[in-house]
Amino acid sequence: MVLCKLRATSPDPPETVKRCDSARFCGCAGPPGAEPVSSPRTGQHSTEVSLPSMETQDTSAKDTSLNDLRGVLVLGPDGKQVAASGIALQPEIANRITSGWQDVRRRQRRLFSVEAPDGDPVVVVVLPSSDATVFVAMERDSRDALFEFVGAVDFAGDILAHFLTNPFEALAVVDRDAIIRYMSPVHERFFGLRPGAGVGRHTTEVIENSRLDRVVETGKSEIGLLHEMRGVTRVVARHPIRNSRGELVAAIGQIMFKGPEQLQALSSEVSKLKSEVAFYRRELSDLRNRSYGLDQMVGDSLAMQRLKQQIVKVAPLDVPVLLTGESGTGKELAAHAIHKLSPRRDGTMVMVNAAALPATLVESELFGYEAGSFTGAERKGRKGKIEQADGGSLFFDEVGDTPAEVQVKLLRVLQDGTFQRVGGNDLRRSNFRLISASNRNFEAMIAEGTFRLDLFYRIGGVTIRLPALRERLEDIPLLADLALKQFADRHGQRAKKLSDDALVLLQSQRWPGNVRQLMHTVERAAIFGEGDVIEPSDFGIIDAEPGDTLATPVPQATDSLPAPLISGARQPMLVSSAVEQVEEQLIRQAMAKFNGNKKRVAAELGISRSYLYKRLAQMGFGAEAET
Ligand SMILES: Nc1ncnc2c1ncn2[C@@H]1O[C@H](COP(=O)(O)OP(=O)(O)OP(=O)(O)O)[C@@H](O)[C@H]1O
Repeated sequence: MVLCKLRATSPDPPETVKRCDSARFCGCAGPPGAEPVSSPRTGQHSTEVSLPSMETQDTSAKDTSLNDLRGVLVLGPDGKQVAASGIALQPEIANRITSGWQDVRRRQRRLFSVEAPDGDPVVVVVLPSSDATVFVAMERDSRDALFEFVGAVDFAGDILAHFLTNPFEALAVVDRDAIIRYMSPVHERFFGLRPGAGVGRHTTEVIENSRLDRVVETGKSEIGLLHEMRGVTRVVARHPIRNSRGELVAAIGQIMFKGPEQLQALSSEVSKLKSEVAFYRRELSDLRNRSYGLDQMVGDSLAMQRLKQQIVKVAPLDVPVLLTGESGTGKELAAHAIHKLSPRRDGTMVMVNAAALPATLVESELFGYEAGSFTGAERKGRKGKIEQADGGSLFFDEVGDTPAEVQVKLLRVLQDGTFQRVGGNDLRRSNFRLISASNRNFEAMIAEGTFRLDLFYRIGGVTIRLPALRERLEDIPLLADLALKQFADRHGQRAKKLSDDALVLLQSQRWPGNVRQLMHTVERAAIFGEGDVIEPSDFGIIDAEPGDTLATPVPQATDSLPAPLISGARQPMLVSSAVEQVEEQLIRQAMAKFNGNKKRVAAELGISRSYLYKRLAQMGFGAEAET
């Protein structure tokens, strides 16, 4: 870019607009022999202006085309046009610039746009001085952000001025030769320079440790680098600037942050926010787990503690789990906990109950079916549970009730993950984790040939047995409280309490239906009991016929425990002593069975060892060494 100097001394009437014919004329309309002028920013020589170079209209074809797009208009102090070049020679454009200026000068604007006769915007830069006002006009030749910006934003000049003078983002501009063309005032002050004193000098002479010369050479941005200047460190960004033809024409350097400390503060703020996000993520995941995680499994007896430990260990491993245990012991609850504590927790847990389905439907329910494979089938076919569980877990309840022909297919999908829909030939895949449950005796079924041994091995990668409620009677208070609370929540009532006698009564039962039966029994008492505290009589024991007890014991082949003495009792006041007797009887039997090994006795009876010691002392057993 060549700087051209012009002086407008004798304003002529508009009709005698002069053309510049200087050999190196910039395209301005000043008369030949114009005197040098200074920058309007410094304002030191009021009559001087610096203009972008433009050639006269009668030079090369290239220059002519430039003059079709640019021009200069000079107005005298009286507002009359005294000189023009390029597009400003067109009276219509010159008039529009003149009247546009009347409007924007009130608002002290230096930049505005007018419309050319062809409809394109013409951006006008105003260079005022005391005895002339010079307008540099540029018509856009293509879609250009600057033209769009100036055309659309009538305070564009203010925004550009802000960028150029913003004290927080000191700016330096160099040209292709790394010569400084602009420095923002704050930058000049920082280097102790008079306004404009750095302009025209090589960047490395003016700006300590400058790398703008490198950027203009390499064309590569440098962002967020530290820059030492005059004993302080700043974080800076340097960018190469290209023209519309992609040629490197300049580079700008800008302060991003006052110093690394500011960046450091920002980065610690980001780290703080990141750790907060991580915290809330964990909380969310805990909340999700809680909705079906271990917290739902009430009980802190030894047996429950052991069960929870097993679940926590097994859950993260992608192995099939078989949950065994009597009905109502919480197998489904345990399956949910395993899923929620596994890496598949964000996938779904699909449930299927082989015993609840007619044998004819088990296969299609599990594997799905293709369109029109049987009467009543959905037209488009349907995904089976195995397909639905892809990416998640499949809870296969009552797996022991799986029909023989389905067992073969189940075995295959467990072996290689492939299966076919009913009525289809395509081999499909599903990646699921199997959690199955059953209260059946697999040993017997395998011996009878009703359950495949190979399938048993596949489903039972890990087998977890859920303890019967009678093995953990000390959990009954917590479970009963839970039942009362759930009942109260469901019905919007205040939760009732159980009296001590009522608790003792509950703990004396055998609960063949386990937790489910206990929960129902407690709920029933909450419904029929009159007061806020549930008493033994609220369970209906007194009026019950013999055999119609609170929790009828179920004879079991492996279970040699005697039926509780209070079964069918008609004397509620004797309950507590009856419980004591039963307890002593059980403890004696277990002590005999395990040769006095208290650890095993406590485990067998589902009571803590400290409680066992206490009871043994009351029963007159000597303080024997712990076995
Ligand atoms: N440890 C426990 N804490 C709280 N509620 C429990 C617990 N164990 C079981 N329950 C409750 O008892 C009822 C039966 O539990 P679940 O259905 O999980 O048992 P299950 O062993 O799968 O029974 P089934 O073999 O009959 O299907 C449910 O209402 C369940 O919420």
